[in-house]
Amino acid sequence: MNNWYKEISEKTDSILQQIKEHSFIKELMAGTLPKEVFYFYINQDTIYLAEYKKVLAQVGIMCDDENDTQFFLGSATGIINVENALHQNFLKDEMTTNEASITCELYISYLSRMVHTTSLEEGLAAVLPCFTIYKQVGDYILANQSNKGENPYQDWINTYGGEAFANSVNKAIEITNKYASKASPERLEKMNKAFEKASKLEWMFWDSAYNKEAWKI
Ligand SMILES: Cc1ncc(C[n+]2csc(CCO)c2C)c(N)n1
Repeated sequence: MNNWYKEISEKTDSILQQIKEHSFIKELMAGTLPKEVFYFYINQDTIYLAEYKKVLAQVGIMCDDENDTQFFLGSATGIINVENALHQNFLKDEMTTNEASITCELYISYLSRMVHTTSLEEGLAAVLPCFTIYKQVGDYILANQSNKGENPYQDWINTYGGEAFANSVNKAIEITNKYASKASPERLEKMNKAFEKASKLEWMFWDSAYNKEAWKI
């Protein structure tokens, strides 16, 4: 399998399309997303990123090529620098809870289980949608918005659209493809499942913010 990512992104394209059509993304693009919904999202995303950086570090130390290790450890550090700054910018004093929503809990627990108890290839496949979906969504919004000067969420949009982020996403794809090229058909099938599930969890993450998801009890 030489271009595993190309195949799996075609197979899961309907999830990406549903993300682009989600009201959260539509309203983010229009700049009309209610502030409290965006704050809910950023608040949960701060909780998510605190765990995700550990997940990336774990994937990094499992890679046998030191360049790959460096890439994932660098990405984990990048989260601390870039994404935290973005969050501080938007969140100010509005961080209202330290408790993960059901979906946030599910997503970070799933990723943590994948990187700690399955193979490196499955771990790579599970963490990849976080990179690729944000890239696709960032580019989609940049290409289709007509309000660049006045969208209150422009800094968020600019972080995920454009060149700098593209390089990092391409590197993550390249590394995952490299390990996939040596994987057995059974392992590839498990990678496909992991990529698909994490993609669905990306949709659910936005959906849960849009609905300000609360614990049932
Ligand atoms: C739920 C959720 N999924 C993906 C990202 C985007 N993201 C988080 S860390 C990282 C890699 C290094 O920057 C990327 C692309 C997010 N913020 N929140």
